[in-house]
Amino acid sequence: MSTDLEVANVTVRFGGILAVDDVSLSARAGQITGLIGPNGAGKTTFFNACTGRNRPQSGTVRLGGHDLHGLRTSRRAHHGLGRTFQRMELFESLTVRENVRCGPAAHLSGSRPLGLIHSTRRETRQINAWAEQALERCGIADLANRVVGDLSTGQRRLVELARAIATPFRFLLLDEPSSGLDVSETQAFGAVLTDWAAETGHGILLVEHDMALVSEICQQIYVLDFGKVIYTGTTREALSSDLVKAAYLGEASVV
Ligand SMILES: Nc1ncnc2c1ncn2[C@@H]1O[C@H](COP(=O)(O)OP(=O)(O)OP(=O)(O)O)[C@@H](O)[C@H]1O
Repeated sequence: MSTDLEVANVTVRFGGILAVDDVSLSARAGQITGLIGPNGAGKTTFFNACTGRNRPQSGTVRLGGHDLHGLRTSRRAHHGLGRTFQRMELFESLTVRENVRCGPAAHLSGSRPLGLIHSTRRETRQINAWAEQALERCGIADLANRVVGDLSTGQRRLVELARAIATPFRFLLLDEPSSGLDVSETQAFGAVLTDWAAETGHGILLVEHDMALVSEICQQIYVLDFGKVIYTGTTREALSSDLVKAAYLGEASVV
């Protein structure tokens, strides 16, 4: 079964603030779907509603046909829903390889008591294989033994991505993953995402302010404004829409 992410009629309120207002979204397996919108539009809140970090007042979230309603974040992760955060959450004093291993280690052995302290031999072999594959895919195998605290922002972004794709997720929510990268780093980063989605058949929902990256790698775009979806369409259509320009892009053309 394909692992599309299907979200229907999700609403999240914080007291009097309507942060996400009846949002429905369908993100296909094997594709990269963009979720864009101005600051405060509700993008991160929407991600949190998908992963179970906050509790929507209404709505449903399904991954590959499974209803994730009411499940804790860790259970949603076990169903295959992974995410990264706007602010990188890396272990500064660990090496790149150790950071990357944390993703699959938590996924495989973390649910057992003491599992994170002691993995079985079989688990260790699997964790190592996934970590090495992800390091290669992200082009950072040569940095594997470096301490993360010594790396540049661009390298750290790749470590964060490698940890996410080393974990056997079937769908990734990426929150501004290219923030802090220069143009060539962003291009390389985009190529890793495109290849991962195409080769694994897994999906990505991408929150991103870098419109050059969005227009390069996303097939479909949802535009949020004041918590509401104001536009859905192909990337090309969205970027030429007057409504979207007015809400988000200003008058300047971005492509
Ligand atoms: N925990 C919270 N408590 C109260 N209000 C919140 C909370 N989290 C978010 N909000 C509010 O909800 C709205 C949406 O915020 P959110 O962070 O989801 O937007 P965003 O589109 O991700 O913005 P950005 O692009 O700046 O990250 C904003 O008005 C924000 O102030």
